[in-house]
Amino acid sequence: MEELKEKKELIDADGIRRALTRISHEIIEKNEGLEDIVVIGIRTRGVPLANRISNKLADIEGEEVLAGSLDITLYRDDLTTVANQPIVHKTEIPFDITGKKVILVDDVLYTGRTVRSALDALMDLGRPQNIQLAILIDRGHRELPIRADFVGKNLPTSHQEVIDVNLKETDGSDAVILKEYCD
Ligand SMILES: O=P(O)(O)OC[C@H]1O[C@H](OP(=O)(O)OP(=O)(O)O)[C@H](O)[C@@H]1O
Ligand SMILES: O=c1cc[nH]c(=O)[nH]1
Repeated sequence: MEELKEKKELIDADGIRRALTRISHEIIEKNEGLEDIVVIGIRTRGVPLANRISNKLADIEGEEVLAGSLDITLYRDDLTTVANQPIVHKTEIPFDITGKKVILVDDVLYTGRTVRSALDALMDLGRPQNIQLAILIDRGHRELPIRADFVGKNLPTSHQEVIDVNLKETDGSDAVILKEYCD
């Protein structure tokens, strides 16, 4: 039977902090400020990352940035195979995204299917001016024509490997761990 084994820690807490700081500066630079910017995280770990980025943006520019969270469960392309009764968490976006520049945030970009679902979910909520994608780790292997606008780190991986992002808010501490399926 295949077992998922930890290989090594690739990024520590300081590395994650620095990557998010750089992404925040890049967001401000690309958008020439924060006008109309809102930040929305994909559950699960995109949400704390979106909150951290919105706080950093606010610290850097001295203005409040709205943040929300998106649950994509009902938009998954494998919904019929995941469970008879999928667990649907809450989408909490207490503002109108129409006309906004949405920074969509997630921890890992792999096939691109989660982001595809998130784009559908967002479009059902309003008509943003644009959507920009911020990802902590891009591990490659895209199955859809999706790319990130802001990337913390590109980590080329094999299909047998798994990238586990641990965050204080969800896992007790910050780290990016490489794991591998072994026989
Ligand atoms: O590009 P993809 O192939 O879609 O993979 C990336 C997604 O996979 C993980 O989520 P997961 O489905 O494990 O849910 P979780 O975040 O709630 O753990 C990760 O957090 C990304 O959202
Ligand atoms: O390696 C992977 C692939 C998808 N999602 C993750 O969180 N890690």
